[in-house]
Amino acid sequence: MADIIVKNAYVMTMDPDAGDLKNGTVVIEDGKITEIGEKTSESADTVIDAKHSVVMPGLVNTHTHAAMTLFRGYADDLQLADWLEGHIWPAEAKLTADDVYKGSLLACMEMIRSGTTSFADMYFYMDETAKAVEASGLRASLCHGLIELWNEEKGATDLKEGKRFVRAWQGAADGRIKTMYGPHAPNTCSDEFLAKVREEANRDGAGIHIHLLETEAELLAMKEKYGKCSVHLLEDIGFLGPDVLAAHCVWLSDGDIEILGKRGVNVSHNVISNMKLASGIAPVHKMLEKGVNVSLGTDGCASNNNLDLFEEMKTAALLHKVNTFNPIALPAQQVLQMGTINGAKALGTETGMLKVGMKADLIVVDMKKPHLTPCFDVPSHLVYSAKGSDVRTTIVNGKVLMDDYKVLTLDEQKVMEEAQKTAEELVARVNA
Ligand SMILES: O=c1[nH]cnc2c1ncn2[C@@H]1O[C@H](CO)[C@@H](O)[C@H]1O
Ligand SMILES: [Zn+2]
Repeated sequence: MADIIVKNAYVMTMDPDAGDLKNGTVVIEDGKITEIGEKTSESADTVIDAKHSVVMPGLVNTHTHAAMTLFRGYADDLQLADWLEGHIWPAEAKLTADDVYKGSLLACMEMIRSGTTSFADMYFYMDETAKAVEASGLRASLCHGLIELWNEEKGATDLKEGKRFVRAWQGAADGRIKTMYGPHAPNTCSDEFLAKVREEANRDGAGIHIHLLETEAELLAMKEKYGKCSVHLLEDIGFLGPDVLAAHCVWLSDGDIEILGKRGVNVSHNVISNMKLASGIAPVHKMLEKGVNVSLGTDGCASNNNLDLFEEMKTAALLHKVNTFNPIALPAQQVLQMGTINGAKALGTETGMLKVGMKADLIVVDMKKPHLTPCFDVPSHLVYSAKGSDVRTTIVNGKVLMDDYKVLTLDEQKVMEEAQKTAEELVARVNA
């Protein structure tokens, strides 16, 4: 007997060999997809009737700072340097482990509700984020942020904590948690420190998550300090590879794109954060042309201000159309690939597609809504009309986390109340 059957659904597999099924069934057993077809002869404990709904792979958020939900709307409409150094970092200095737990739980709740089934996170007190991931049922690739700032002692302390975290949580929560190293950025960490991080990551077989060329200020600072940009510096110290996840990648030259493509680096495109902080427009179409694996991220809630990847998909599609004066740029199907397959590849998880043998991370999107009526083309609706709040069921690793709009793994009212209280107390400490 199977564990879960999702029936009567429009099945959008994202599998290029299989295509979509207009009225299909997905069978799940032991955390994996065991059957996809028109009908099944199996029976299961849980049968989900997905009439008027689409079942698709869960979305993958490849760059966020989950606990920054606590700073949602806290410091808006500012320059990045002022935002980070004048507001966010002083506030983060007052963060406690418990704050990070409460903020991470809120983020997990929001992600389950909006159809995100896995995410990559870089922050502090990461044991707490890992505990929230464990409790929520989501999948995540987590790292402790290493901000050396040319201070040898801070670098050593951060790296030690990063290593402890990598080793403590690798493969935890039934394999749902992976760990990475998280050097913050090439303009906040020295070249020697970055080389050291690369060595440690090799030793532990862990990947690396980094911010890369988010702003023009980073590009100029790197040119002045090293006489070359961040990508060339990382290339010269042997840092780049298919286990690197680089967030933003806005200020890339054509040569940089060649290097990222050649090294198999995974890019997280954070279109809304880049627009809100006016960082610039990442050359996404050029990266895709050169075969770079471009996925989608929200960044933290202080620069977005939510974790809804449906918004991210729509905004990415629209921005790159107007930026290239080409309405054919980034069509719906390609944006969906970025949000699913490419994200799964970036995190190295066996997800991102509905295919027999893959891990069962999938969502059911309710299409019986005024803003989704009529429906001629499902991928187009998912990108241009649907919202995270249209997701009615979320399944990760073969476990139902939300069933017909009810989150089963966390107490929603309690999570919101505690996050609200925690955020208010934190801001009071910052202003004291
Ligand atoms: O867009 C961004 N650019 C640079 N840093 C960021 C951004 N968003 C969050 N952080 C910062 O990265 C650190 C994570 O360890 C945190 O200090 C967080 O505030
Ligand atoms: Zn970030």
